[in-house]
Amino acid sequence: ATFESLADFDATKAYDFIIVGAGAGGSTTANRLSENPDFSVLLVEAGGANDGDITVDVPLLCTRLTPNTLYDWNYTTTAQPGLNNRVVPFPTGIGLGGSTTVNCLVYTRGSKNDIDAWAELSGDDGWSWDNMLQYFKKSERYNDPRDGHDATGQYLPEFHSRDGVIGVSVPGYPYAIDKRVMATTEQLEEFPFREDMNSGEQTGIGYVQALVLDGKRSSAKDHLTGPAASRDNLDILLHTRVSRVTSDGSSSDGETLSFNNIEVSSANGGDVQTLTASKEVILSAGAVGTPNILLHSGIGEAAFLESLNIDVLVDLPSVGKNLTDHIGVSTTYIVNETDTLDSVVRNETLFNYWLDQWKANQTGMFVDTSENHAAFLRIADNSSLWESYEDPSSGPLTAHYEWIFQSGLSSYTEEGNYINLPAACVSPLSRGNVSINTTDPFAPPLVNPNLLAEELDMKIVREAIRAGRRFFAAPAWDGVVLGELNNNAESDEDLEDYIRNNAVSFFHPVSTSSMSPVDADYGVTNPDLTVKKVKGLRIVDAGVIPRLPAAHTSASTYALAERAADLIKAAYA
Ligand SMILES: Cc1cc2nc3c(=O)[nH]c(=O)nc-3n(C[C@H](O)[C@H](O)[C@H](O)COP(=O)(O)OP(=O)(O)OC[C@H]3O[C@@H](n4cnc5c(N)ncnc54)[C@H](O)[C@@H]3O)c2cc1C
Repeated sequence: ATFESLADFDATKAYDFIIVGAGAGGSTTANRLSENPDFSVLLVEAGGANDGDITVDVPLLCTRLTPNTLYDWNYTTTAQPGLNNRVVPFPTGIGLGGSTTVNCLVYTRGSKNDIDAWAELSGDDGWSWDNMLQYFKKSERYNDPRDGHDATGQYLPEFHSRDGVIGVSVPGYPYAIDKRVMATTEQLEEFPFREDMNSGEQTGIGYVQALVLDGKRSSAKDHLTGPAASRDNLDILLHTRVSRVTSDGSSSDGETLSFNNIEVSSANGGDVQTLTASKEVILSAGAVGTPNILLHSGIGEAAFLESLNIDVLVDLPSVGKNLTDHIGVSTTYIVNETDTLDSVVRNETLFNYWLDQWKANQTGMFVDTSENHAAFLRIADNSSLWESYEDPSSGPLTAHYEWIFQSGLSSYTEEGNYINLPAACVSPLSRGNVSINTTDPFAPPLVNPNLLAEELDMKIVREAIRAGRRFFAAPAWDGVVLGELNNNAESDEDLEDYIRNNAVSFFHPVSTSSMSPVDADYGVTNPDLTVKKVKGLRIVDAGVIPRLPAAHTSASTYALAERAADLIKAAYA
C-alpha cells in the first residue's frame, strides 16, 4: 500500500527491509526484493508521488523540471574555485522516481573499460562489464521509436532487452539537423559513426537512446507501478524524511554496531519516530542524500564529526568524499534553417499543436528529449595535451568528452534559430565532497563537486569546443551554420574564461559512498554494498559507483541496483 504521510502510517509495523529513497536505486531494489513473497519491504521517500503533471511525462519538456521547482531539492553548490567562485544549481530529484523524474532521459552505459574499472576498484569481478551486461538488460525495456520507423542501423539489438522495466528507445521524431549530423560522420574522419554507444564501445557519433516508453518519460517509478503495485509485502511511505540511521547496540558478534533503525519525521520536520528493519536498512537517498544521512548519524570521519559535536559511532573517513561529476558548457551556433525547436518554443500556436498531439497519442515532436544524436569522443593521440598529462580516461574505449546535438534552444528566444552544442568533460579528474556544517538534519548539505579544479578537465572542455567548430565546418553545414551566438572565443585564455564563467554541472554525481575491496581501509561500502564496519546497513544508489563512467548515470544506477537486489536475495536465501 502507499501511505501519503507518516500520520497515516502504523510505525509499529515490522519490515524485513526498509529502503530510503525512491530514485533509480531505491525503486529498483524495492521492486526486486518484493518479488520474494517472504520478504516484507518498506520504501520511504521524502517527496510525493509526482503524479498528474504533464511536464514530467512529456519527454521534450524535461528541461523545465529543474532547477527551483517542486520536483527538485533545489540544492546549489558551494562557491566553485574552478568556476571563478560561482555558485551553480545542483538539481536533485525529490519524490517517486527521484532524479529520474527530472532527468534529461539520455540512456548511456559508459564503455566496457568504465564498468571494468568498477570490478578492478572493488576487487569483485561481478561488477565487470561482462557480468553487468545482463543487469543493464534486465533493467531495460527497449521499445520501438514512436514514429514507427525502421531503427535498423541506429542501435544493435543484441545489446538490448525488450523484457525489462525501464523504457529505452531511439528518437521517434526526426529533426532537420539529423541528416547533416550523419553526413558529417561520413565527411570527417575525426567524427566516425557509432551504431550503438551502449555496446561497451562508445566512441563516435550515434543516435541517442532515451528513457522513453511509448512516447512518455520512463522513470524509476515504473518499478513501482507494475507488478509491485499489487504486492501486499511492499509498502511505500511518502512525504517522510529520514534524518538518521540509528543503532540499538552491538550485533551478534558483540562488537560491531548494527544499524537497523531509521529516524523519520514528516517532510517538513516535526515529531521524530523510529522505524526498525529486522534484516537491513538500505540507503538509496542518492549521492548527496546518503552521505548527508550518514554524517548526521555519526558515521563519517571522526575528527570532522567531533568538530561539529556529533557523537562518532563509526569512524569511516570516506563518507561524502570523492564526489565526482561531469562538467560542461554550451556553444550555440546560429543557423539559417527554421526547422528547429526555437520556432516552436516561441510560437504558442505551434507549441500547443505539438502538445495536443502528444496528449492525443504520444507522438510528434515532443516524444524525445531535446537531442537525437550525441557524441562520445577522445582527444586525438597526437594532441599536445598528452605531452603534459596522462590519459585520464578508464581506457582506450572511453571518451574524454561528450556532445549532445540540440536542434534549437529549449528556452524562449525572440528570434533566430540555433543548434546548441553542450560539450562536457566525461573523464574528469576533479574530486569534491558532500559535507554538513550543522547538526540539523533538515539543513541542506554542502555540495562541493569541485568542478574544473583540475586543469586537464578545463582543457578537455576547451578542446571539445574547438572540435565542435571543426565539426560544423564540414561541407554538410555549408550555408547553414552562420556563426556562434555566445562564445566566439579563440585563444586558449579567452576560451578558458568562457568555460570558467559559463560551465555547469551535468548532474551526474557519484562515488560519495564508494565501494572498495573488503579489506581496504578507504571506501564506504564493500563490494556487496554493505557499509563497512557496521551491520544491518547497505547502500544502493549512484554514490557507491567507484568510478564515474563517461556516461549519464541512471543506466549505471539501475544496473547496479539490479545486481544489488540479486546479492541481497542471495544473502537471505
Ligand atoms: C537535472 C538532472 C538531469 C539528469 N539527466 C540525466 C540523463 O539525461 N540521463 C541519465 O542517465 N541520468 C541523468 N541524471 C542523473 C540520474 O538521474 C541519476 O544518476 C540517478 O537518478 C541516480 O539515482 P539514485 O538512486 O542514486 O538517486 P536519485 O534518483 O536522486 O534518488 C534519491 C531519492 O532519495 C530521496 N531522498 C533523499 N534524501 C532523503 C531523505 N533524507 N529521506 C527520504 N528520502 C530521501 C530523494 O528524494 C530521491 O527520491 C540527471 C540528473 C539530474 C538531477
